[in-house]
Amino acid sequence: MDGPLEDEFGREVTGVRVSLTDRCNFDCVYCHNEGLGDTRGPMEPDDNEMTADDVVRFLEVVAEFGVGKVKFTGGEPMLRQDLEEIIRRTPEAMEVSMTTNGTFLPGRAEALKDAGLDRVNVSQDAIDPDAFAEITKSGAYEQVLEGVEAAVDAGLTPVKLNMVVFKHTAGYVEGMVEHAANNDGLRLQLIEYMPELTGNPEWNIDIQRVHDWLANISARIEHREMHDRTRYWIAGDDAAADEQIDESNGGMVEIVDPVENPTFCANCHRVRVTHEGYLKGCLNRNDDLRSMGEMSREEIRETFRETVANRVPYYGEYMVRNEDGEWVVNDDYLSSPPTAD
Ligand SMILES: Nc1nc2c(ncn2[C@@H]2O[C@H](COP(=O)(O)OP(=O)(O)OP(=O)(O)O)[C@@H](O)[C@H]2O)c(=O)[nH]1
Ligand code: SF4
Ligand code: SF4
Repeated sequence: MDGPLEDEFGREVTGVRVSLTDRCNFDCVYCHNEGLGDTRGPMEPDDNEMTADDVVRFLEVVAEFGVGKVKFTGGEPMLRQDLEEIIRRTPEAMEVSMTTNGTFLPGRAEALKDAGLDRVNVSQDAIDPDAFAEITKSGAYEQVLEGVEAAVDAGLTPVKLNMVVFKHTAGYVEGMVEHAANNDGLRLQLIEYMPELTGNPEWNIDIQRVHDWLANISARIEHREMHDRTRYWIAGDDAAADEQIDESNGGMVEIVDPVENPTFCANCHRVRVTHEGYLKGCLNRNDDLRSMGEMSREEIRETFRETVANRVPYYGEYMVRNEDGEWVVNDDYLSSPPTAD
Protein backbone atom coordinates (compact mmCIF):
# COMPACT_ATOMS: atom_id res chain seq x y z
CA MET A 1 0.00 0.00 0.00
CA ASP A 2 1.29 3.47 -0.93
CA GLY A 3 1.22 6.25 1.66
CA PRO A 4 -1.28 9.11 1.33
CA LEU A 5 -0.92 11.23 -1.81
CA GLU A 6 -0.04 14.85 -1.26
CA ASP A 7 -0.93 17.89 -3.33
CA GLU A 8 1.44 20.71 -4.28
CA PHE A 9 0.54 22.50 -1.06
CA GLY A 10 1.64 19.65 1.19
CA ARG A 11 -1.93 18.56 1.96
CA GLU A 12 -2.16 14.78 2.26
CA VAL A 13 -5.44 13.20 1.20
CA THR A 14 -6.47 10.92 4.04
CA GLY A 15 -10.24 10.86 3.56
CA VAL A 16 -12.93 10.83 0.89
CA ARG A 17 -16.49 12.18 1.00
CA VAL A 18 -18.77 10.19 -1.22
CA SER A 19 -22.21 11.47 -2.12
CA LEU A 20 -24.47 8.49 -2.78
CA THR A 21 -27.47 10.40 -4.13
CA ASP A 22 -28.71 13.93 -4.67
CA ARG A 23 -32.21 12.90 -3.60
CA CYS A 24 -33.49 14.16 -0.26
CA ASN A 25 -36.79 14.10 1.63
CA PHE A 26 -36.01 17.54 3.11
CA ASP A 27 -35.63 20.89 1.39
CA CYS A 28 -33.48 22.90 3.79
CA VAL A 29 -33.25 26.61 3.16
CA TYR A 30 -29.44 26.51 3.39
CA CYS A 31 -28.81 23.32 1.38
CA HIS A 32 -25.79 23.52 -0.92
CA ASN A 33 -26.05 19.93 -2.11
CA GLU A 34 -22.35 19.25 -1.49
CA GLY A 35 -21.38 22.38 -3.36
CA LEU A 36 -23.21 21.50 -6.56
CA GLY A 37 -25.88 24.17 -6.15
CA ASP A 38 -29.62 23.70 -6.02
CA THR A 39 -29.81 20.60 -8.19
CA ARG A 40 -31.43 18.11 -5.81
CA GLY A 41 -33.11 15.49 -7.92
CA PRO A 42 -36.60 14.05 -7.67
CA MET A 43 -37.18 11.27 -5.15
CA GLU A 44 -37.00 8.42 -7.70
CA PRO A 45 -33.57 6.78 -8.02
CA ASP A 46 -31.54 8.47 -10.69
CA ASP A 47 -29.98 6.36 -13.48
CA ASN A 48 -26.80 8.36 -13.10
CA GLU A 49 -26.21 7.44 -9.45
CA MET A 50 -23.09 5.37 -8.88
CA THR A 51 -23.92 1.73 -8.31
CA ALA A 52 -22.73 -0.12 -5.21
CA ASP A 53 -20.05 -1.74 -7.43
CA ASP A 54 -18.83 1.71 -8.61
CA VAL A 55 -18.57 3.00 -5.05
CA VAL A 56 -16.80 -0.09 -3.73
CA ARG A 57 -14.33 -0.17 -6.65
CA PHE A 58 -13.42 3.46 -5.99
CA LEU A 59 -12.96 2.84 -2.25
CA GLU A 60 -10.77 -0.19 -2.89
CA VAL A 61 -8.57 1.87 -5.18
CA VAL A 62 -8.16 4.82 -2.80
CA ALA A 63 -7.48 2.44 0.11
CA GLU A 64 -4.34 1.46 -1.82
CA PHE A 65 -3.27 5.10 -1.47
CA GLY A 66 -3.61 5.07 2.29
CA VAL A 67 -7.04 6.75 2.41
CA GLY A 68 -8.31 5.62 5.80
CA LYS A 69 -11.66 7.38 6.10
CA VAL A 70 -14.84 7.56 4.12
CA LYS A 71 -17.83 9.78 4.79
CA PHE A 72 -21.06 8.91 2.97
CA THR A 73 -23.27 11.91 2.27
CA GLY A 74 -26.11 12.93 -0.03
CA GLY A 75 -28.63 14.42 -0.52
CA GLU A 76 -29.88 11.88 1.98
CA PRO A 77 -27.68 8.76 1.82
CA MET A 78 -30.26 6.63 3.65
CA LEU A 79 -32.54 6.86 0.61
CA ARG A 80 -30.17 4.30 -0.91
CA GLN A 81 -31.61 0.88 -0.17
CA ASP A 82 -28.21 -0.68 -0.85
CA LEU A 83 -26.47 1.48 1.79
CA GLU A 84 -25.88 -1.46 4.14
CA GLU A 85 -24.40 -3.44 1.24
CA ILE A 86 -22.05 -0.58 0.32
CA ILE A 87 -20.91 -0.23 3.93
CA ARG A 88 -20.45 -3.98 4.29
CA ARG A 89 -18.22 -4.03 1.20
CA THR A 90 -16.16 -0.97 2.21
CA PRO A 91 -12.50 -1.91 2.82
CA GLU A 92 -12.10 -3.18 6.36
CA ALA A 93 -9.39 -0.71 7.37
CA MET A 94 -11.48 2.40 6.65
CA GLU A 95 -13.32 4.39 9.30
CA VAL A 96 -16.86 4.69 7.94
CA SER A 97 -19.12 7.60 8.85
CA MET A 98 -22.26 9.11 7.37
CA THR A 99 -23.97 12.47 7.36
CA THR A 100 -27.75 12.16 7.38
CA ASN A 101 -30.87 14.14 8.19
CA GLY A 102 -31.74 11.33 10.64
CA THR A 103 -35.30 10.59 9.49
CA PHE A 104 -34.61 6.98 8.58
CA LEU A 105 -32.37 6.09 11.52
CA PRO A 106 -35.17 4.70 13.74
CA GLY A 107 -35.40 1.07 12.75
CA ARG A 108 -32.25 1.08 10.64
CA ALA A 109 -29.45 2.27 12.96
CA GLU A 110 -28.71 -1.25 14.24
CA ALA A 111 -28.48 -2.70 10.75
CA LEU A 112 -26.05 0.05 9.74
CA LYS A 113 -23.90 -0.61 12.78
CA ASP A 114 -23.91 -4.34 11.98
CA ALA A 115 -22.87 -3.57 8.41
CA GLY A 116 -19.79 -1.70 9.72
CA LEU A 117 -20.83 1.94 10.08
CA ASP A 118 -18.73 3.53 12.84
CA ARG A 119 -20.54 6.82 13.51
CA VAL A 120 -23.07 9.34 12.18
CA ASN A 121 -23.57 13.09 11.94
CA VAL A 122 -27.23 14.15 12.07
CA SER A 123 -28.55 17.55 11.04
CA GLN A 124 -30.44 19.13 13.88
CA ASP A 125 -30.68 22.88 13.69
CA ALA A 126 -32.91 23.65 16.63
CA ILE A 127 -34.60 22.19 19.67
CA ASP A 128 -37.94 23.46 18.48
CA PRO A 129 -40.39 21.75 16.11
CA ASP A 130 -41.61 24.98 14.50
CA ALA A 131 -38.14 26.31 13.73
CA PHE A 132 -37.15 22.83 12.50
CA ALA A 133 -40.16 22.75 10.15
CA GLU A 134 -39.45 26.22 8.80
CA ILE A 135 -35.81 25.38 8.06
CA THR A 136 -36.20 21.87 6.63
CA LYS A 137 -39.75 22.20 5.16
CA SER A 138 -40.47 18.91 6.88
CA GLY A 139 -42.61 17.74 9.78
CA ALA A 140 -40.11 15.03 10.79
CA TYR A 141 -38.81 16.70 13.97
CA GLU A 142 -39.84 13.86 16.33
CA GLN A 143 -38.52 11.26 13.91
CA VAL A 144 -35.13 12.98 13.84
CA LEU A 145 -34.96 13.07 17.65
CA GLU A 146 -35.81 9.36 17.67
CA GLY A 147 -33.18 8.81 15.01
CA VAL A 148 -30.50 10.46 17.13
CA GLU A 149 -31.51 8.30 20.08
CA ALA A 150 -31.45 5.16 17.93
CA ALA A 151 -27.96 6.06 16.68
CA VAL A 152 -26.64 6.56 20.21
CA ASP A 153 -28.26 3.29 21.34
CA ALA A 154 -26.74 1.42 18.41
CA GLY A 155 -23.28 2.75 19.33
CA LEU A 156 -22.85 4.94 16.23
CA THR A 157 -21.01 7.34 18.49
CA PRO A 158 -20.02 10.03 18.93
CA VAL A 159 -23.19 11.21 17.20
CA LYS A 160 -22.46 14.70 15.96
CA LEU A 161 -25.41 17.05 15.71
CA ASN A 162 -24.89 19.39 12.77
CA MET A 163 -26.36 22.85 13.31
CA VAL A 164 -25.97 25.60 10.76
CA VAL A 165 -25.67 28.94 12.55
CA PHE A 166 -27.69 31.58 10.73
CA LYS A 167 -30.58 33.95 11.29
CA HIS A 168 -33.17 31.18 11.76
CA THR A 169 -31.12 29.25 14.37
CA ALA A 170 -29.09 31.86 16.31
CA GLY A 171 -31.58 31.79 19.19
CA TYR A 172 -31.13 28.03 19.67
CA VAL A 173 -27.32 27.87 19.90
CA GLU A 174 -27.19 28.11 23.68
CA GLY A 175 -29.84 25.40 24.13
CA MET A 176 -28.07 23.07 21.73
CA VAL A 177 -24.72 23.56 23.48
CA GLU A 178 -26.35 22.64 26.81
CA HIS A 179 -28.05 19.68 25.17
CA ALA A 180 -24.74 18.29 23.86
CA ALA A 181 -22.95 18.93 27.17
CA ASN A 182 -25.59 17.04 29.14
CA ASN A 183 -26.28 14.04 26.93
CA ASP A 184 -23.92 11.08 26.58
CA GLY A 185 -22.79 10.16 23.11
CA LEU A 186 -23.55 13.56 21.56
CA ARG A 187 -21.28 16.25 20.18
CA LEU A 188 -22.31 19.46 18.49
CA GLN A 189 -20.92 20.90 15.27
CA LEU A 190 -21.76 24.55 14.71
CA ILE A 191 -21.49 25.19 10.99
CA GLU A 192 -20.92 28.61 9.54
CA TYR A 193 -23.59 29.62 7.07
CA MET A 194 -22.23 29.56 3.52
CA PRO A 195 -23.85 32.41 1.57
CA GLU A 196 -21.34 31.93 -1.26
CA LEU A 197 -23.00 28.55 -1.99
CA THR A 198 -26.56 29.19 -0.91
CA GLY A 199 -27.32 32.91 -1.37
CA ASN A 200 -29.18 35.10 1.17
CA PRO A 201 -26.14 36.87 2.67
CA GLU A 202 -28.52 38.79 4.98
CA TRP A 203 -29.07 35.56 6.96
CA ASN A 204 -25.41 35.38 7.95
CA ILE A 205 -24.29 35.50 11.59
CA ASP A 206 -20.69 36.49 12.38
CA ILE A 207 -19.19 33.14 13.46
CA GLN A 208 -16.47 34.98 15.41
CA ARG A 209 -19.14 36.00 17.93
CA VAL A 210 -19.89 32.31 18.51
CA HIS A 211 -16.17 31.52 18.95
CA ASP A 212 -15.83 34.35 21.48
CA TRP A 213 -18.87 33.23 23.45
CA LEU A 214 -17.72 29.59 23.54
CA ALA A 215 -14.15 30.54 24.48
CA ASN A 216 -15.64 32.33 27.48
CA ILE A 217 -17.73 29.44 28.75
CA SER A 218 -15.52 26.50 27.80
CA ALA A 219 -13.40 24.44 30.19
CA ARG A 220 -10.82 23.47 27.58
CA ILE A 221 -10.02 24.29 23.94
CA GLU A 222 -8.41 21.96 21.39
CA HIS A 223 -7.60 22.15 17.70
CA ARG A 224 -8.36 19.34 15.32
CA GLU A 225 -5.87 18.49 12.55
CA MET A 226 -8.65 18.44 9.91
CA HIS A 227 -9.27 22.05 8.83
CA ASP A 228 -7.59 23.22 12.07
CA ARG A 229 -11.13 23.30 13.50
CA THR A 230 -11.52 24.60 17.06
CA ARG A 231 -13.09 22.28 19.63
CA TYR A 232 -14.57 23.65 22.83
CA TRP A 233 -15.21 21.36 25.79
CA ILE A 234 -18.25 22.49 27.77
CA ALA A 235 -18.99 21.30 31.32
CA GLY A 236 -22.28 19.51 31.90
CA ASP A 237 -24.61 20.74 34.67
CA ASP A 238 -23.38 18.10 37.13
CA ALA A 239 -19.64 18.51 36.57
CA ALA A 240 -17.64 19.51 39.65
CA ALA A 241 -15.72 22.78 39.46
CA ASP A 242 -12.22 21.24 39.54
CA GLU A 243 -12.95 18.25 37.28
CA GLN A 244 -11.28 17.69 33.90
CA ILE A 245 -14.07 17.93 31.32
CA ASP A 246 -14.53 15.10 28.80
CA GLU A 247 -17.36 13.04 27.27
CA SER A 248 -18.33 11.66 30.70
CA ASN A 249 -19.17 14.96 32.38
CA GLY A 250 -19.55 17.39 29.50
CA GLY A 251 -19.58 17.69 25.74
CA MET A 252 -17.59 18.86 22.78
CA VAL A 253 -18.62 21.68 20.47
CA GLU A 254 -16.70 21.97 17.21
CA ILE A 255 -16.90 24.96 14.89
CA VAL A 256 -16.88 24.38 11.14
CA ASP A 257 -15.98 27.78 9.71
CA PRO A 258 -14.70 27.49 6.15
CA VAL A 259 -15.92 30.81 4.78
CA GLU A 260 -13.06 33.13 3.76
CA ASN A 261 -10.76 31.06 6.00
CA PRO A 262 -7.36 30.21 4.43
CA THR A 263 -6.30 28.25 7.54
CA PHE A 264 -9.30 25.92 7.13
CA CYS A 265 -8.42 25.31 3.47
CA ALA A 266 -4.69 24.87 4.19
CA ASN A 267 -5.64 21.90 6.40
CA CYS A 268 -8.15 20.25 4.07
CA HIS A 269 -7.40 16.56 3.54
CA ARG A 270 -10.45 15.26 1.64
CA VAL A 271 -11.38 14.52 -1.93
CA ARG A 272 -15.06 14.46 -2.81
CA VAL A 273 -17.04 12.25 -5.12
CA THR A 274 -20.38 13.34 -6.53
CA HIS A 275 -23.30 10.90 -6.72
CA GLU A 276 -22.66 10.66 -10.46
CA GLY A 277 -19.07 9.54 -9.91
CA TYR A 278 -17.13 12.73 -10.51
CA LEU A 279 -14.04 13.38 -8.44
CA LYS A 280 -13.98 16.86 -7.02
CA GLY A 281 -10.90 18.42 -5.44
CA CYS A 282 -12.79 21.14 -3.57
CA LEU A 283 -16.32 21.57 -2.27
CA ASN A 284 -16.57 25.14 -3.54
CA ARG A 285 -15.51 24.44 -7.11
CA ASN A 286 -17.14 22.71 -10.04
CA ASP A 287 -14.50 23.55 -12.65
CA ASP A 288 -12.24 20.71 -11.57
CA LEU A 289 -14.59 17.73 -11.93
CA ARG A 290 -13.18 14.48 -13.28
CA SER A 291 -15.57 11.71 -14.30
CA MET A 292 -14.80 8.14 -13.28
CA GLY A 293 -17.42 6.89 -15.76
CA GLU A 294 -16.83 3.34 -16.91
CA MET A 295 -13.19 3.26 -15.87
CA SER A 296 -10.88 0.39 -15.12
CA ARG A 297 -9.14 0.31 -11.76
CA GLU A 298 -5.93 1.58 -13.34
CA GLU A 299 -7.80 4.51 -14.90
CA ILE A 300 -9.43 5.33 -11.57
CA ARG A 301 -5.98 5.27 -9.94
CA GLU A 302 -4.71 7.74 -12.53
CA THR A 303 -7.77 10.00 -12.21
CA PHE A 304 -7.43 10.04 -8.44
CA ARG A 305 -3.72 10.91 -8.70
CA GLU A 306 -4.58 13.75 -11.11
CA THR A 307 -7.34 15.06 -8.84
CA VAL A 308 -4.98 15.15 -5.88
CA ALA A 309 -2.17 16.70 -7.91
CA ASN A 310 -4.50 19.51 -9.02
CA ARG A 311 -5.99 20.26 -5.60
CA VAL A 312 -5.64 23.85 -4.57
CA PRO A 313 -6.62 25.49 -1.26
CA TYR A 314 -9.71 27.51 -2.14
CA TYR A 315 -9.29 30.52 0.15
CA GLY A 316 -5.77 31.90 0.06
CA GLU A 317 -4.79 30.33 -3.27
CA TYR A 318 -7.68 29.90 -5.73
CA MET A 319 -9.41 32.92 -4.20
CA VAL A 320 -7.25 35.82 -3.03
CA ARG A 321 -8.00 39.27 -1.68
CA ASN A 322 -7.69 42.21 -4.11
CA GLU A 323 -6.47 45.65 -3.04
CA ASP A 324 -10.02 46.53 -1.90
CA GLY A 325 -10.01 43.50 0.42
CA GLU A 326 -12.55 41.57 -1.70
CA TRP A 327 -12.09 37.87 -2.48
CA VAL A 328 -11.51 37.37 -6.22
CA VAL A 329 -10.33 34.44 -8.35
CA ASN A 330 -6.54 34.40 -8.57
CA ASP A 331 -5.49 35.50 -12.08
CA ASP A 332 -3.11 32.52 -12.32
CA TYR A 333 -6.10 30.19 -12.34
CA LEU A 334 -8.06 32.36 -14.76
CA SER A 335 -5.29 32.28 -17.34
CA SER A 336 -4.61 28.54 -17.00
CA PRO A 337 -7.60 26.80 -15.40
CA PRO A 338 -6.90 23.32 -13.99
CA THR A 339 -7.72 20.60 -16.48
CA ALA A 340 -11.20 19.05 -16.37
CA ASP A 341 -12.57 16.17 -18.37
N1 LIG B 1 -16.05 24.38 2.65
C1 LIG B 1 -16.00 23.19 3.24
N2 LIG B 1 -17.03 22.76 4.01
C2 LIG B 1 -16.93 21.54 4.56
C3 LIG B 1 -15.83 20.71 4.37
N3 LIG B 1 -16.03 19.56 5.05
C4 LIG B 1 -17.23 19.67 5.64
N4 LIG B 1 -17.78 20.86 5.35
C5 LIG B 1 -19.08 21.29 5.77
O1 LIG B 1 -19.21 20.93 7.13
C6 LIG B 1 -20.52 20.50 7.40
C7 LIG B 1 -20.50 19.27 8.24
O2 LIG B 1 -19.99 18.23 7.52
P1 LIG B 1 -20.22 16.73 7.84
O3 LIG B 1 -20.59 16.01 6.62
O4 LIG B 1 -21.13 16.55 8.98
O5 LIG B 1 -18.81 16.18 8.22
P2 LIG B 1 -17.55 16.79 8.89
O6 LIG B 1 -17.88 17.59 10.09
O7 LIG B 1 -16.78 17.52 7.87
O8 LIG B 1 -16.74 15.46 9.27
P3 LIG B 1 -16.49 14.71 10.65
O9 LIG B 1 -16.31 15.74 11.71
O10 LIG B 1 -15.25 13.93 10.41
O11 LIG B 1 -17.66 13.85 10.90
C8 LIG B 1 -21.22 20.37 6.08
O12 LIG B 1 -22.13 21.44 5.96
C9 LIG B 1 -20.15 20.49 5.05
O13 LIG B 1 -20.58 21.12 3.92
C10 LIG B 1 -14.78 21.19 3.54
O14 LIG B 1 -13.78 20.51 3.31
N5 LIG B 1 -14.92 22.43 3.00
S1 SF4 C 1 -31.10 17.31 4.77
FE1 SF4 C 1 -29.11 17.86 3.91
S2 SF4 C 1 -29.21 17.25 1.73
FE2 SF4 C 1 -31.32 17.29 2.53
S3 SF4 C 1 -32.08 19.33 1.99
FE3 SF4 C 1 -31.28 19.42 4.11
S4 SF4 C 1 -29.14 20.11 3.88
FE4 SF4 C 1 -29.85 19.39 1.86
S1 SF4 D 1 -10.14 23.75 -0.06
FE1 SF4 D 1 -11.35 24.89 1.44
S2 SF4 D 1 -13.34 25.24 0.45
FE2 SF4 D 1 -12.28 23.63 -0.71
S3 SF4 D 1 -13.04 21.73 0.17
FE3 SF4 D 1 -11.15 22.22 1.24
S4 SF4 D 1 -11.75 23.41 3.04
FE4 SF4 D 1 -13.51 23.36 1.65
